[in-house]
Parts: sequence; structure tokens; C-alpha cells
Amino acid sequence: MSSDIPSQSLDVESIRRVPKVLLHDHLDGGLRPGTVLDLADSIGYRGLPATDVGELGQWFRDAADSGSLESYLETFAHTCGVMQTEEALVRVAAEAAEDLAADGVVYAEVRYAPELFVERGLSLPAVVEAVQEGFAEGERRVAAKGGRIHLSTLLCAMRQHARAYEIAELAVRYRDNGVAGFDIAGPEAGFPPTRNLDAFEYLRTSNAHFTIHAGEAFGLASIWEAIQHCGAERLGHGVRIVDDIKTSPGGEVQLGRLANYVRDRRIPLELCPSSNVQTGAAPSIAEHPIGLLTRLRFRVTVNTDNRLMSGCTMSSEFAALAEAFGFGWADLQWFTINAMKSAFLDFDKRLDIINNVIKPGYADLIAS
Ligand SMILES: O=c1[nH]cnc2c1ncn2[C@@H]1O[C@H](CO)[C@@H](O)[C@H]1O
Ligand SMILES: [Zn+2]
Repeated sequence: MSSDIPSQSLDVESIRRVPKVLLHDHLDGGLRPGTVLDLADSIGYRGLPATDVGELGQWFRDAADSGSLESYLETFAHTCGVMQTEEALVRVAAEAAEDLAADGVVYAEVRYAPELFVERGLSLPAVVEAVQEGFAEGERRVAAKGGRIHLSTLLCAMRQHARAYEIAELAVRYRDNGVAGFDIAGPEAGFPPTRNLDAFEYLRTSNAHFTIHAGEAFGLASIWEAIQHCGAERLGHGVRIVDDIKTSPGGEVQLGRLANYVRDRRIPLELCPSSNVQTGAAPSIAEHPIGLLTRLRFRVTVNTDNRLMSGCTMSSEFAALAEAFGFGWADLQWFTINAMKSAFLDFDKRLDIINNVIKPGYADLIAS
């Protein structure tokens, strides 16, 4: 790809210094291992698989490295297990803001499923309010140190539960208090998004934004339903769209109708390379379809999914991709502007971040 600076200089440290935008990051997949241990101790959660910070971090990465989405998702029992009080939620949210800002992320949409944090009696609104308090606290701490980050929240409903309508209502209720949209997450096979049509219709008629996890563990049918039946604005992962793209032995590329539609309509793909390798959705970073999808100019965005389970950051994802595909600064800026264009944020705010934060942040690195 285009690059004015040798790709060796795109190491994690230099990438950390440029502005980045993150659209797909799970709050319960991004805890610091030390915080998991502290919270387990203070709320009396038993059953963590390790008692040492380093070992616990390693355990999450190894257990998530399972080759299947279902086993990958089992690791969330421990993070959700310790996020059952308001104090825990405030702390986890504030630390997420600090960690993302320290990695140079200037705008992030962080998602979680409120229904997973009610085991010890919290109400759904209390969960949302605690997380918002934590994000505001984290933003303040970052600003006090001279940094800058803006966080928006996406509320997820779990595909295997039947609470999508209720969670959609919650997202609309808190739309002026930091909640930017809705998503469905959880095991994909056997739980098509069309099970939740009433929730999606409610969101559309409320002029609310939503994305759907689709085309990760399951293929084209899931993507097609998410877009054409449910009306998803973006695709969480969406990586299996490559199943509708044929490359001939001579290198000629042919898009099927669905792939063409996704590209023509500029439907954003929230790609999460490391997570895809762990769940078996891609064989390796080097063989990840992001190379082809970028070459074909789909609306590609790069995301972390779960920083704890993948042991990754936005900067490490960018660095791994730069190494595997030869991406340069111009490509990283392109991914970043794609993400900002696709954010569930007011148009004028998106433009402001693109023109006043992202472009100046890359300007010295990209010679005109
Ligand atoms: O890659 C993924 N695909 C589907 N579901 C996921 C993925 N990562 C996390 N979660 C699920 O989303 C919930 C809310 O944050 C998490 O608890 C986890 O079960
Ligand atoms: Zn996800």
C-alpha cells in the first residue's frame, strides 16, 4: 500500500502517538488483569483461574485462543462475574477511558450488555448510569493530564437471551446521556438477528443507530439478514463478506451481489483481526481478509474487540497489520477517517475530529 515512510518506523510506539478511532471494543473484554483480581477480592467472587496478575492475563489470552467463538465467549464469565456492583462498573469504565487515551485513541465507542451485570440486584438503568459515571470520570482524568478522549456507549443485547426490545428501549432512553447506539452480541450460530426484528423496527422508527455482530462465526446469510432484514448501519466484524468475493487464479476479483451492495453502500466493516484469529474466523493475521477488503476499498475499520482476551491495543493491531500487509501512515489515516465517518456521533462532531484532530495528527507523516 501507499507509504512515504519506511514501514519499519510503524512500530507500536510511533503508532501510539497518532490519533486513532475505535468503534468496536467490549467493556467487559478490556479490563486490566489487576483490576479483575482486585474486584474479585472486594466483592467476594471466587473461581478466578489465577491469583497472579501476569498469570491471569495469560490465562485470558490462552483460553480465548480457542478456535471457536463459543469457547472464546466462556472467558467473559469471569469479567462479568466481578462487574456486579456500581463501584466495580465505575472503576472499569474509568480505567477503559484512561487505557484507550494512553494508547492514543481520541474517540471510542465502547459496548457492553447491561443484562449481564444484574446478578447481584442492580437494575438496568443503574448499570447504565454507573458506566456513564465511570466514562465521565475517565474523560476528566485524561483531560486533567492534558490528554483528550471522547467516549460513546453502545448497549448490546445478548443473542441467546430474549431481551433485545428492552435493551433497545434502554438505549433510546439514554441517547442524550452518552449512549450512541445498540448492538447484538453473543454466539452467532443458531441465533440469527431476525429473532429480534421488533427491536430493530423500534430502533429504526426512533431514528436510533445500531450495528450487529454478523459474519464472524457464521457466513453470508447472517450478514444479509443483518443488513436487509434488520437494517444494520454497520457490521460487527462482517469479515465473512469475503465468501462472496471470488479471486480467479489469474488474480481477477469478482464481487457477488451482497459484497457489491456492502461496498456500494459504504457499509462499515468493524474488523477485529486478532480476535478473528482467536475464534478461528481467520487463519492468521497475514491471511486475514483485511488485505483484500482494503485493496477493494470496502469501508474498512480496524478494532480491538477485546483487549484483555487478545492482549492487544489499537496500536498493536495497527502495527501487526502494517507488518503483515505493508500498510503505511496513509493507510492508517484512511482506516481512522473511515472509522470516524462511520461513528454514531453527530455529523458536525465527526467532521470536527477528522479535520482538527486526525488530519493534523498524520500531516507530518504523510507527505503530500
Ligand atoms: O467477537 C465477539 N462476538 C460475539 N460476541 C462477543 C464478541 N466479543 C464479546 N462478545 C460478547 O459481547 C458481550 C457484551 O460485551 C460479552 O459479554 C461477550 O459475551
Ligand atoms: Zn465484538
